[in-house]
Amino acid sequence: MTSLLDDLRGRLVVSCQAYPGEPLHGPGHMTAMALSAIAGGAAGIRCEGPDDVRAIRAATTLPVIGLWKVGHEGVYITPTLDHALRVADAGADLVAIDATARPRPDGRTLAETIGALHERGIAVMADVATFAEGLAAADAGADVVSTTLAGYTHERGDAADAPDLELVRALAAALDVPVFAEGRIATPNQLATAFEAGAWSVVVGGAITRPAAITASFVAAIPAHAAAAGVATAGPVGATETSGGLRG
Ligand SMILES: CC(=O)N[C@H](C=O)[C@@H](O)[C@H](O)[C@H](O)COP(=O)(O)O
Repeated sequence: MTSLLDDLRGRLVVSCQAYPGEPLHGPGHMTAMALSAIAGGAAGIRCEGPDDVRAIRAATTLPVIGLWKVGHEGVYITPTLDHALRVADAGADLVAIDATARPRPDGRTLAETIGALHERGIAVMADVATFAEGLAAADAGADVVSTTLAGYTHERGDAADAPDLELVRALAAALDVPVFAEGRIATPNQLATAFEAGAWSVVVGGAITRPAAITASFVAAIPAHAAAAGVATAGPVGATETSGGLRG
C-alpha cells in the first residue's frame, strides 16, 4: 500500500469512465482510453465497473483505482460492501467508495465497511464532499481521502462548477493520510493549484476522457454571428446526417 501511494505521489491519475449508451462505453474503449492517458504520463487510472477494472488491470501494471457506480442519486459510488469486494476481485489496487455522511444502502457504517475491506487486505479511497466527512473517513480508517464528491451533495452552493481547492487545502492540512484532489479539475493550472494546496495526487476525468463534453464546450463557444452565417449558407451543423450526425 505504501509503495502504491508512493507511486502516485505528485502524479496525475486519469479517470476513464463512460456511461451506458455513450459511444465509448465498454472495456475495450476504456482500456484504449487508459492506455492513451498512460502514454501521456498518467501514473494511475481510476475506472468504473468490474468489466472495465478487469480489462484495464490486464493492460497495465500501474495502480488501478476501481469503483462501481449504481445509479446517479444518493450513495451511488460503490454503495455496498458487496460492490467493493467485487471491484477488488476484478483487480483494483484501491477501491473507491462513497464516504459521505449519508446512510449506506446495506446498513453498514463507513467504519464497518472499511474494516471488512481491510480484513481482506483491500485498501480504500474515501470519496467525500465536505471537510467533516474527510475527517470522519480518516477516523474510520480510510487509506486515502479524495474530494470526489465536493459539490455533488447539495452541501456547497457556490462555485459548484469549479474544483473545491479550499477543501483540498483544509483536508491536506488536517489529515495524516494522503488527500487526493478530484472533481471538476478542468485545466493544467487548476491541477498545479491543487498540488500547491497540498494534494498528494490529482485525479482528472472529464477534461481528458469525455470527448463529447469537451466538444460541446467548443461548440458552445461558437459566436452567434458565426453560427448564423453558417446556417444561412449550409444549414444547421450536422443537418446533412441523420439524427445529430450519427448513422444507424
Ligand atoms: C461525482 C462523480 O460521480 N464522480 C465520478 C467518480 O468517479 C466521475 O464521474 C468523475 O469523472 C471523476 O470523479 C473525476 O472527476 P472529473 O470528471 O470532474 O474530473
